[in-house]
Amino acid sequence: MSEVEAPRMFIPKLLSLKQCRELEFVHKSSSTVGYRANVFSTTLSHLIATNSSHLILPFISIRERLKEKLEEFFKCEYELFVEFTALISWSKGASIGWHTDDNRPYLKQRHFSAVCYLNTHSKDFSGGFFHFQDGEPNSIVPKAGDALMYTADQRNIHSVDEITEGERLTLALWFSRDGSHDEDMKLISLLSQHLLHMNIADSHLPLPASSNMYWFSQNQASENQFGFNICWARLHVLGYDIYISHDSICLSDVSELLVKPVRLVRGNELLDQEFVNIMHALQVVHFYCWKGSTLQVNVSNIDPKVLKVTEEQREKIIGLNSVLLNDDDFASRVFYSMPSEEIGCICFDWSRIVAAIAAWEDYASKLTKKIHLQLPYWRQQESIYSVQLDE
Ligand SMILES: O=C(O)CCC(=O)C(=O)O
Ligand SMILES: [Fe+2]
Repeated sequence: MSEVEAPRMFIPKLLSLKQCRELEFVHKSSSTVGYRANVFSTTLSHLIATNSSHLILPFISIRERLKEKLEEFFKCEYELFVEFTALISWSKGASIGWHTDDNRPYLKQRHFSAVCYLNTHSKDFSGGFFHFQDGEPNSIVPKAGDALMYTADQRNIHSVDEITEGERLTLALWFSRDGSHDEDMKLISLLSQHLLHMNIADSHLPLPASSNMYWFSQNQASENQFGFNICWARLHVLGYDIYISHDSICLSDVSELLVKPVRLVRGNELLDQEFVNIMHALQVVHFYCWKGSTLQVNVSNIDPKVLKVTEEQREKIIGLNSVLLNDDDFASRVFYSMPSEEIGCICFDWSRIVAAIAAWEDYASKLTKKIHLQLPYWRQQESIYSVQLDE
């Protein structure tokens, strides 16, 4: 690489708001505990492991675009490999002090970093400014669509202020010149193992990973007594409860609860339609949040089967809540959304949820078909890229 004066680059509006919203949907319906307190992440390998391989497709063109921009700016065309890709959300209390991104022996292969902001300061969260210790730009106020790229070395010591409210969401990528750290090779191998054995018809139904990946406690001790299940909490902060009809559920076994069929509850109403598990319900609910106001359906033709919650069901719901969400306030603080006009205008309606179930199914199965078609090309090229296929 030739010497470039400024070891960093800021690109406003690199991503469209549509791309930001889609990645927000992916994260909020799939995230697991992150690498520090109050941080949550969604990695591509996690998506593959939870039978949601198709959800890596929205990342592909963005990864390519970021790599091109980096290579162009730092004059290292065809030299870089994506080393790691993750959606990362920062909740109230999260921050990171002065550091470089290659500051651990096991991170020395990281040569460049890219951060794309997927939501916006003041609107979605407060706090969370990014700062460089020296040089320009000095501080970045996160705004959905903007991207920041910098070398991972000592020239870019940086920090992020504590988040004081809401949830700050980013897409973070690291790049390496060392091909042995190519993320694509690992992902192609995982995808091959997963997709080749899958029946295409049901290969988009999510399957939760081990329960401790979804267990969040502030001191990260992972003791079930304190903290909450992330999937459950994300539904709860949106105003939903979950009902599991199975008679012989063992309440103390969280891993068993995660794979049981569930029904959605809101207030005193239960939608009489089964989801294969809690992640399926969560994906549909976040799909509804993403597309809710634009779902192209004639809602008046839909007649959702909604039942009144019985006393017995209510007791079960309370019992489940006490296991999976034993500290209600804690969950609400961690996943609190700042009031925004956009969210305010989606008024809840079971018909729209039913419409979202079908629209989600359609979205997921289209992506699944697409990834099955693309994988052979990726295997051949040993690289993940946007394959132009005739529709
Ligand atoms: O999210 C950001 O603005 C930067 C995050 C960061 O510095 C890191 O994850 O190493
Ligand atoms: Fe960093």
